[in-house]
Parts: sequence; C-alpha cells; structure tokens
Amino acid sequence: MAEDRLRELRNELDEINDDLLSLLSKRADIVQRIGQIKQARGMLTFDPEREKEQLDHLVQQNPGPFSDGAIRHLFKQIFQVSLGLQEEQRKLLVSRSRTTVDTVVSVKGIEIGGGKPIVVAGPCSVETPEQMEKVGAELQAQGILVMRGGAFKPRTSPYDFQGLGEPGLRMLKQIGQKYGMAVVSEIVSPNDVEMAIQYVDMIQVGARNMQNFELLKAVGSTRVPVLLKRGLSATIEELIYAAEYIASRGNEKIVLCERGIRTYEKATRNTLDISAVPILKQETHLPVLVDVTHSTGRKDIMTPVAKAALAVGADGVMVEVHPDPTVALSDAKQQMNFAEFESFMAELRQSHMIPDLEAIVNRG
Ligand SMILES: C=C(O[C@@H]1C=C(C(=O)O)C=C[C@H]1O)C(=O)O
Repeated sequence: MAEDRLRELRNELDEINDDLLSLLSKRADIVQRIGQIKQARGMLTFDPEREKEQLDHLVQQNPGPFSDGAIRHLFKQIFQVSLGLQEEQRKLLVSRSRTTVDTVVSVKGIEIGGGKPIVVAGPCSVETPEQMEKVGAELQAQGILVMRGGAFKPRTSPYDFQGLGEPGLRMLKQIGQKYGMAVVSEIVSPNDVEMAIQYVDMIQVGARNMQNFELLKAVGSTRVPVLLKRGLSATIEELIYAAEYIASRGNEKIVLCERGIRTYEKATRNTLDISAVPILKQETHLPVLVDVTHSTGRKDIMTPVAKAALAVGADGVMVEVHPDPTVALSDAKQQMNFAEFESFMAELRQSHMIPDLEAIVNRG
C-alpha cells in the first residue's frame, strides 16, 4: 500500500518536473527576447533592480513551506542562468559570429588582412633625422609599405629615453611621405590622440596600454586604423574585449597584434603565443599581426619565428630595424641592422611567405 503511494507521489513529482521544465524553457525564451532588445539598445544585461523587484514580489507571495531565504536563493539561481543566456547571445562587434568575411583594414590604401601578408618595419624609436632618413631609404628598397617608429615610449624605467614626442611624429610622417609608406606610432595618452592623427596613418595602442580604457575609447572615437597589441599578461579574451572597446565607439578599423606574453621562460624576452593567431582569426574577423621583435627579443630566431607566424595565418609581421642598433636609444639588442633585415626579407620572399619585391614595387 505504502509502496503504491510512494510511486504515485513520485509520478506526480515527475509531472511537476516536466511542467517546471517547460515553464523554465518558456521563461528562458522570453529572457532571450529581452536580451535582444537590450543589445539593440546598448543596455547592460544585468539589471539588479528588476531582479530585486521580482524577488520581493515572490517572497510576498510565498505560500511556504519553503523559507523566504530558500525562495530568494532558488530564483536568484534562475536569474543567474538567465543572465548567462543573455551574455551568450550578445555577439561582440569584433566577434567572428558577426561575419564570415575577414575585415581588411586599409592604412592609407595599404591593405592589412586581405590575404597578402605584410611586413611592418622600422626603428624602435624615432631618434634623429639622419637615422630616419637612412631607415626610410632602406625600407623602401625592401618594399616595405608600412613603417613603424616610436615617439612616445612607455619605458620600464623613468630614466630611459622617453621618445621625442610630437617632433618625432612629425619626422616619421615626413620620412613616410618621402618614401611612400604609411606610418604607425604608439600613443599613450588619450589627450594626444587628436594631435597624433595629424601625423600617423595608424595609431598603435601598446601592450602596456591594452587595458587603458580611456585610451581605447579615445582611439575608438576616431576613424583612424588602430594597431592593438596584446598586453604583457593579457588573456586572448581580454584582448578581444579591448578591441571591442574600440569597435563599440564606432571604429572597426582594428588590427590585433600578438607580441608575446610573460611566462617563466627566460630564453626569449617574452613567450610568443603562436596559438593566439589562429584563435584570434577564429574568434574575431579582424586582421592579426605578430611582432616578432618583442615576442622573441632575439635576432637569431626572428626569421623562423616570422615564418611560423605567417604559417599559422598571421596577416603580417612586425620587426624593428635600425641603421646601427648598437647605438640605438632603446631596444639596442633586439633591433636588426640593415644586412640582417635584408636577409630576413630575402628568406621570407624565397619561401613565398610574403609577396615578392617586384609585385610590391610595381603595385602602383
Ligand atoms: C530578463 C532580464 O535580464 C536579467 C535576468 C532577469 C531574470 O531572469 O528575471 C532579470 C534581470 C536581469 O538581470 C531582464 O532584464 O528583465
């Protein structure tokens, strides 16, 4: 008899479970529709006031035997998984799920991400007109289309060379114009962005500033291409969110840059996270470059590392080149001299990893 009653009650519970499941699913469907409206309106997903309102109401209606605390706990769990659903469906602007088409960022007419890998090269720091003149001529001879050069240097020590600032940017622009190259330089303060875009074709947000959110918002408010470097200890997800900060302000001209992360390994300056490249290509629609200079800090392995980067799908590599690295004001050890740069370029061309020189020289 008691056995029968037990079975009966359990059958009843099974039915209630089915009803609860169906109600929860119906609720989840509504939650998702609310999520869509929130996304379209740019609203936050979490709404603590709305949750409190519902909890207060439920507690008021609580017929027992569950305690008010238990009811609050149960429903808080439902709200939490509901929020999870809304987060999941919220597609980031930079996310691959938005489009299967790869974004091509045009920097003064030079395409990054169009399937033709590029080499971005130049000195760590802009130092003197003579140094820049030599670099400009060398890069042009090597078919480089985008030149880098630092004018605002975020250095570890305040006593190290901090860069020439605006005069450095002016020098960079002049040499870029003279030798027909687009120029990119790092900006470290949101206050300098407006000034900088008079001189540079692409703004770099450096590794140390990847989560300088005010800077991200400032460059996001321009329509100038942005080269966003991964932070020293940033996860791939954090890099993607940093890119989203820029995109959310309306600027989707973003090029991501893997530049090595901090690990316990001492053989290289940083540890190149090579897997970040295909992951970023898979998770976002943005072009990805690899800075082989900063990731390795070693000239002797720059060529194989650059080949590896291109082999896993990078849209290009960045390298530092200086007429005489031994007297460079920053990063003296890791910059290539011209002879080293020439053999680096020759090796990449011979292995058909970058377009050959003629194709570039005759591009016009
Ligand atoms: C469903 C919403 O989104 C979230 C989830 C809630 C819920 O599951 O009831 C309530 C508030 C929000 O934190 C909403 O805003 O209404």
